[in-house]
This record gives sequence, structure tokens and C-alpha cells, in this order.
Amino acid sequence: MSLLEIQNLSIHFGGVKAVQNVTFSVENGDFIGLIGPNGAGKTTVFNAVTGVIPPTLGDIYFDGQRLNGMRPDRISHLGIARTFQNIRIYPRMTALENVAIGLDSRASYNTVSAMLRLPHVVKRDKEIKQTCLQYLDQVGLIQHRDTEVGSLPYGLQRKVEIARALATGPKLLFLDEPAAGMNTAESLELVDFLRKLHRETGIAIVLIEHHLEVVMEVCRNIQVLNLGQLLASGTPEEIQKNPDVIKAYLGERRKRGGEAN
Ligand SMILES: Nc1ncnc2c1ncn2[C@@H]1O[C@H](COP(=O)(O)OP(=O)(O)OP(=O)(O)O)[C@@H](O)[C@H]1O
Repeated sequence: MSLLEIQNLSIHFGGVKAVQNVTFSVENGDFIGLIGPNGAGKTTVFNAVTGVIPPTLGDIYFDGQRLNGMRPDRISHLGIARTFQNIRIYPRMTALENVAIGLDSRASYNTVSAMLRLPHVVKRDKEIKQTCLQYLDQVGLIQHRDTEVGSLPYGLQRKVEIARALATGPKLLFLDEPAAGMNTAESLELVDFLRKLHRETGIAIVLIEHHLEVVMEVCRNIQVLNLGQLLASGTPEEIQKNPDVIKAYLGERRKRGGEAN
């Protein structure tokens, strides 16, 4: 069985069929791109896998366990982490504190032990701090550990969010539009960063991204959604040549052109 198996997944919101009969899998150590025009259903797939919304039909398996109906925190404990399309950071907290939030929820001691600062609590806090520093270092932010995240450039805020996701020790990492709002130079830097991250951690990554140059550079395999359905899957070379994919994206560009007029 693959690390993640999405089988015949459909998600309906009332009459809106956001995802229709989508099947694909992710192997250990994969780097998969999930692309498609606006409203194709990409984030909805992430939301279903991470337990934010329940599948209407179909099954999701991770590491041999069925995820349908499981709470997001349990899914996170099983080893799936994510970042969000609209960056979710605490701007008035430091980089270190932002990363620690991802781990604090896992601390197994009770409130009384925490208030009394019992030795096992102190020890655990120290371990959490070490882990957070390790991941801040991994994303190149160790020198900003005590900086308020709101004062960091946008690209670095994105990396804080990635460090927080990594600190939960995932086997699978979902990145939802990490290059959103970046200029060309920043997205090229992101390509190098993602390559290095994947090489060093070996974690399987699924990347949603509208900056297709980023996806084509870093992903080994790409799944294309359109109008909730899987339109194509293949290597970056195959996807770039696929007439159905070209048509879907051209349609979107025309639509955007029309909206602009
Ligand atoms: N909670 C919701 N309730 C109702 N409709 C929703 C909900 N979430 C998503 N949708 C609809 O489902 C469809 C797919 O949305 P989704 O956000 O998954 O697309 P996407 O491919 O991630 O788009 P984008 O690239 O613009 O972020 C859209 O038509 C959207 O309006």
C-alpha cells in the first residue's frame, strides 16, 4: 500500500461538486504537484486528507489507516502536516514561539504539572525548544529565532510556517501555495529551498501551486485537477505537453482576461 491513497474521492458542498471521483496516491519520499485552474478542488482535497472536511464519497488511507471521519489532530499525530493558502502565523510572537505552537499541543502533561513546573515538564519544554531550533535551522531561520514574525519579509514568514509543520515530525507534508504573493526572484529561491528541504528530510511532499515554473522544477509527478476532476497525471514533461491541460489553463487565462476587461 502507498503512503497516501486517495480512492474515488468526492466532496460536495450542497449542489457544488468540488471534488469528483478523484484517485491518486503518494509514495514515501515522493514530491507531487497538485495543480489546476482556480476552483479546481485542490485545497478541498487537502482539507479532506487533513480531516477539515469529511469526504462525501470515497476513501482516504494513510500508512494503512483509513482517515475518513478522523479528527484533524489525530491525523496530524499519524504524520500529516500542512501549511495554508492564507498564511497562518502569529505576527506578534517570535519565530521560535510560532514553531513551538505546533508542538505544544502534543505535550502530554496536565495543567497542574505545567503550573508547578515539575521536572518532567521542564525537561519536555527543553526538548520542544531544541526541536524547534533544529527546524528553524533547517529552513535557514535560526538567526531570526527571537524576531517577531510579523516583522519578517513575507517569504520568511512562509518558512516559519513550514518549520512549524516540520516540527510535528510528519511523513507527509502538504504545502498550499507557498509561492503565493512572491515575485519571480523569490519563487526561484523557493525552488532551491524546496529541493534542499526534500533532499535533507526525505519527507513526501504534495505541493499546490499556481506558479507552474516552481512545480515543473521541483515535482517528480504532477496531478492536474479541473472542475473537481482529475484531468491528467504524469511527469512535468508529460503535463506540459498535454493538450487537455493546455486547454484548461488557456481557458482560465481567457476567463481572467475577460474579467479584467
Ligand atoms: N466550504 C465550502 N463551501 C462551499 N463551497 C466550497 C467550500 N470550499 C470550497 N468550495 C467550492 O469548491 C470548489 C473548489 O474549491 P477549492 O478551494 O478546493 O479550489 P482550488 O483548486 O483550491 O482553487 P484556488 O486555486 O482558487 O485556491 C470551488 O467552487 C469553491 O467555491
